[in-house]
Formats: sequence, structure tokens, C-alpha cells
Amino acid sequence: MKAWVYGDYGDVDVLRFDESVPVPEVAEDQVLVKVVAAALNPVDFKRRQGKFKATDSPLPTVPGYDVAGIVVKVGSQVKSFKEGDEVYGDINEKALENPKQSGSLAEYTAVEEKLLALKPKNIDFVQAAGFPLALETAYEGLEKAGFSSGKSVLLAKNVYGSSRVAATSSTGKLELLKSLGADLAIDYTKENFEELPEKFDVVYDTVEGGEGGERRRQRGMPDRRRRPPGFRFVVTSNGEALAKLNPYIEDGKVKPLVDPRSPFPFSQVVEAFTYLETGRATGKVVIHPI
Ligand SMILES: C/C=C1/OC(C)=C(O)C1=O
Repeated sequence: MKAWVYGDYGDVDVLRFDESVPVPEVAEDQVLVKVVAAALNPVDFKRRQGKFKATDSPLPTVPGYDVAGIVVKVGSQVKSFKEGDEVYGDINEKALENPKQSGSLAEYTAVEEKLLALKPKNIDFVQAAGFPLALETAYEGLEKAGFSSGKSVLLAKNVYGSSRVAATSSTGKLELLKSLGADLAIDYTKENFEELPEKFDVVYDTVEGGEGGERRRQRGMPDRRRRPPGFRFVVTSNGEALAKLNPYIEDGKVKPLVDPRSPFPFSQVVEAFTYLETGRATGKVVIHPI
């Protein structure tokens, strides 16, 4: 099959397009998905850069976590899906612990049925591919924080009924935050949210150690010891959680956010990663058709 592969860790120039990659074997609890669309995530390029090599699967790697496609084969123990089902999901249960060597930037990928959900009918494959890892990360974090309706979060209005959502971004993305429903859009290049008079029940930091986090630290991030209790976690892919969120997607309460430059054709995966790695994307970077 055709797939993007890298045999060494490094920047985008380690990526190779290979037309003779073996189609992955299907275990008894897996389905084989004909990939229609695959979304890129920062974990893909951090993994390719070797940031998780200690717990990575062996090289060579076909990258790609997020997938949307059609079931073309089912393992002997599979109960939830049949051939022809349109599915989506994050194919790696533990994002950083032995992620699959054969990912979604390929014509086919084999995935455990417990990591997939049926694709909502009201969104297309490109929109669906962009949801799993990001949506499951948001949901898992808010669940772990015991978030509930009426609370305020510095992210979760339409699923939890939060009273107030504030969000931070660089100057150029403030209007996008407001269009997505943020009651308060904070420019982290000008303000440190921890110094604002308004306080929040939950602060959800998705980029600590990323651009936003470093910028806050450069401007004298308050002493961590004065911060309220918090926790770090790495998303666990969960098809049941995704299926639970399907009704919010189907009634339009949770909307896909695909970058205007998406979809990138399968031949332009290098260009797609290069764009994602600029940090300038304003939505999911999706590869389609595959
Ligand atoms: C998707 C999971 C991630 O876990 C870490 C530490 C990141 O930087 C990720 O993107």
C-alpha cells in the first residue's frame, strides 16, 4: 500500500512516500480501515523529532494518530463494527507508549474496535478526521478535573454547560476564539491570565512547554508554588468517549474546526507538516483524499 514513512528521527526531510508498504495485519480485536482522511497533530511531529523515542515503537514508522475511513475487514472477536461502516478515531490508545508502527498516513490502518466510533452522519470524513485526539483530550481533561455545568473554565460551554469560558491565544487569533464561543479572549503576548482579577474554576493548559507556555515563563511566570493544585495527563484514546460525544456533534453543539488550507492532498504531507509546525494553523490540518 501507499504510505508516508520515516526510518530516522528528524525534521520533515526524513519523511518518504513509499508505494510498497505492507498492509497491516488485523488482530482478532481490530478492524482494517480504508483511510479516507487523516489529521495531523503536534504529537506526530514531536514523535518524528524523537521526543518520545524511549517509549516509541520501533522504526520505521508510518505516522498518524487521527483517522476517518471505512471498515474493510474485521477481526474474529470484533462485535461493534462490520464491513462498510464509516468510522473515526485516534488509533493509539496510549499516545506516547508504544504507538502503532503503522499509522493513519497510509491507505490502510489496523485499529482496535475499542478506539473507534461510528462517524456522525452530519460531518464529512475530513471534518471527522480532525476530531478524535483533540476532542478526546479536551473531554478527558475536563472529566479528570471533575468539571460540571455552571463552572467557569479558562476552555467547555456546550458539553458541560459551563458558565463562562475564557481562552488565550496570540494577537492574531483572538477573533477566532470569540467566534468559537469564548466569553473572554486573552492575548497571552500582552497579558498573563494568572494576573487577571477574574478567577476560574478550572484552567486547562494545552500547551505548557509549548509557545504559549514559554512566552508566559519569559515574562516572569508566577512561582509555581503559589499555583492551585493541578495535574498533567496524556490522552488515552477511547471509542466509547468519542461515541458519547457524537450527539453533540450531530446537533451542532460541537463543531469541527478545519484549517482553511485543509485538506492537503496525500502527496503534500511534507507541506502539511511544515505548515502545522509553524504554529500558525487556525484549525485541524487534514490529509485527503488518501
Ligand atoms: C497527544 C499527546 C501528547 O503528549 C504530549 C506530552 C504531547 O506534547 C502531546 O501532544
